[in-house]
Amino acid sequence: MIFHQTTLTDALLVEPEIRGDERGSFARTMCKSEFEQHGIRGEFVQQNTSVSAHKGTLRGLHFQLEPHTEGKFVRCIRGAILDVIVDIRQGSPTFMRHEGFELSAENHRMLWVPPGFAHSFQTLADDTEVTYLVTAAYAPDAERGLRYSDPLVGVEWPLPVTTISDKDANWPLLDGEPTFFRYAG
Ligand SMILES: Cc1cn([C@H]2C[C@H](O)[C@@H](COP(=O)(O)OP(=O)(O)O[C@H]3O[C@@H](C)C(=O)[C@@H](O)[C@H]3O)O2)c(=O)[nH]c1=O
Repeated sequence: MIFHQTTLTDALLVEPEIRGDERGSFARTMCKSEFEQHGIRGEFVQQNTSVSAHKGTLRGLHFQLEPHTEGKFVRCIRGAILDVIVDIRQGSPTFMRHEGFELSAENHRMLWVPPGFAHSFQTLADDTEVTYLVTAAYAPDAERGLRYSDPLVGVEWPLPVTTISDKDANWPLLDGEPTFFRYAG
């Protein structure tokens, strides 16, 4: 696997090394020892998969409070997404900065979203399937979000939003710097 730094501290874009033969191909899509070498820590305890019917669907921006904070390892296995993450760890060198990554079934890219980031994606094609490993179990009481259109976050989404849950359309707007997480260094 090939690990690329991003503009955000601790977040990594990962490319699989695809080995082709007469049958098709083979690639690792998760490897504990390679992850550890690149600073990806935490045990994956759940795998989630979502299918979005319509291009322009937006999910996020999500995170869970301590002690349920999750790292996420995200892959798009059908269609395409713009995955957008925001570093909301107070004290981080990249606090409140965000970056978007196109992940698709075609480009095979994967994204490590560290704990303490808000995570979201918008689908760029109909019938898009996204699967991701997470390092903490689902804890609905600890679930929080940022509004996708929050001017203090400032994400420019590539498409008009066609479909969004009521929950995501109504996350409270920030009234200052978020204080959910502290960067540990
Ligand atoms: C996240 C989650 C949801 N659910 C349930 C709750 C609800 O009935 C249904 C759909 O949940 P949501 O609307 O929260 O699904 P969704 O908006 O797809 O939530 C996901 O969004 C992306 C961006 C993330 O980063 C994920 O961590 C997760 O928050 O599934 C679980 O049972 N387990 C889970 O781990």
